[in-house]
Amino acid sequence: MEAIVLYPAPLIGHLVSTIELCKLILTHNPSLSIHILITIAPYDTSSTSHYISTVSTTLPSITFHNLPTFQLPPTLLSSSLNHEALLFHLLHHNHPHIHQTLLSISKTHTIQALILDIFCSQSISIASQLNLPAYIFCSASASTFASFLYLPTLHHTYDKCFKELNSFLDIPGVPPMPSRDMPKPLLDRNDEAYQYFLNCGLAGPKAAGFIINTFEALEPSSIKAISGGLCLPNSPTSPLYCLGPIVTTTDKKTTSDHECLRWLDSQPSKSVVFLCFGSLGVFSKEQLCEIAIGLEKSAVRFLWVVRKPVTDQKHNLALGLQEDPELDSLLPEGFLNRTKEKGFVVKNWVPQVEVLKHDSVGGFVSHCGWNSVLEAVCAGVPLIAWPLYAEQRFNRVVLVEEMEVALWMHESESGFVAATEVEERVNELMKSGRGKRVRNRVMVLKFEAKASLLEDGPSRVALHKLLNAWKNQVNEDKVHLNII
Ligand SMILES: O=c1ccn([C@@H]2O[C@H](COP(=O)(O)OP(=O)(O)O[C@H]3O[C@H](CO)[C@@H](O)[C@H](O)[C@H]3O)[C@@H](O)[C@H]2O)c(=O)[nH]1
Repeated sequence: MEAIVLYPAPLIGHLVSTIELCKLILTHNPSLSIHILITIAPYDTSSTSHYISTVSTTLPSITFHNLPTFQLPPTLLSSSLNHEALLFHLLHHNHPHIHQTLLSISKTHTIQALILDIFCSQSISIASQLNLPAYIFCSASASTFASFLYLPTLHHTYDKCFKELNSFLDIPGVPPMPSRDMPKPLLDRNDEAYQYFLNCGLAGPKAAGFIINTFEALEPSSIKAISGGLCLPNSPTSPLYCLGPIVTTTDKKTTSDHECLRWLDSQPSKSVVFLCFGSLGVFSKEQLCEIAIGLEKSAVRFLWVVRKPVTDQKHNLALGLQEDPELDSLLPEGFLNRTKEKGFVVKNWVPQVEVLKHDSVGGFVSHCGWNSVLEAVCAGVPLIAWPLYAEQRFNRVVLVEEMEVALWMHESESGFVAATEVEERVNELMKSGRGKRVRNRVMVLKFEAKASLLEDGPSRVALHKLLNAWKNQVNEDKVHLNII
């Protein structure tokens, strides 16, 4: 039996995109056996494990292989390593287990391809040892992927950390990028995560192909730059398959009759601004109060997802999300009562895709995670870009300057956003001519997104090319594992 093996990073955003990619593949080739290698991260399992168990019961053609758990030594956990560096340590530890698992799957299946998450692309060496074609899957934007492939070139061009450079970087297919807005782990070349990312970037030329969750009309410049080889100036480039927008269809934690949807039913068309900050976004109490004041002053209707603040940034993924926030003590006194006619505050989590598709939602204040961006574009909802972590500042530049689907939320040097800024930006999006232009642009892209997914649309054509490439590989080259 023919199989595809996928190796996602242990982050809910990446896992969800991987599963959606699997569903897409299975819809077009149901006879394929899909295997997913799961890293059990010691810092967060509940959100991912719940999601995985839901998927296992609904999609029996997907087999999950749990890689052995690696307990990070206490010295690493208590050190100043950031989350990305910790993640790379875990992934590094997985190497021998991936090798073993691939060998074991190959006893009963012909593996057509190994699909590596961008964070996991260092494992491409295992694929080479086993003579397996490996593809790199980017669940982020094509612009991010362009910068990832181009990182080794940037590294040689500049001799300073991006956070100290204070200039614009010239990355093929990407608008001039302020060096401080590069993805967070890349800002400091002394950071352990930087070196890991550099190694991941060096894996690019060894890939059999690149798979990105985007579509041509959304990111024409970066797609052209990648497929034209501009991001890998010294090596031949591999085929690029833009299969998006791949947007989640299974909600991770909530049901579709969530109370916020019933509240939205009673609001006027396009009147509500929705505030939600991905799977990991959290704010301090001070920042939550500032948002509350700004929303109240704007007098715009709102649906706001609030999480409990955490003090330890490194562990926010694990700890913050599980506990409900105490809204009365967190938000300004009387806020909930004063705004009860116009606003709805939800603790922790909402079914975001359904919220965005609701007719009453007219704007989205987002952290600019790529899944959220695609979901907003597919629903035709314009954004206010308020990046928090990962590559989200980079996304903001692209969203505002290239795609023109978002307004820029301005923050202080320390990242604090004042109530007046919240008030002005929300009003600008929901009521001004500039807001209208952004709304019109996102509506154009909504239709382009739909068109990409038609049977003869560019994303479906790319998918068929990819499935054929896998089939032909097996038929013509008779791919065999090198058992060593
Ligand atoms: O209350 C919530 C909050 C989030 N979501 C969903 O959770 C996902 C969040 O994904 P995303 O917007 O991409 O944010 P992150 O979870 O933060 O994703 C990580 O992965 C992305 C893809 O690589 C990157 O773009 C981000 O910067 C990175 O933080 C989306 O599908 C949302 O619909 C909900 O359904 N309800």
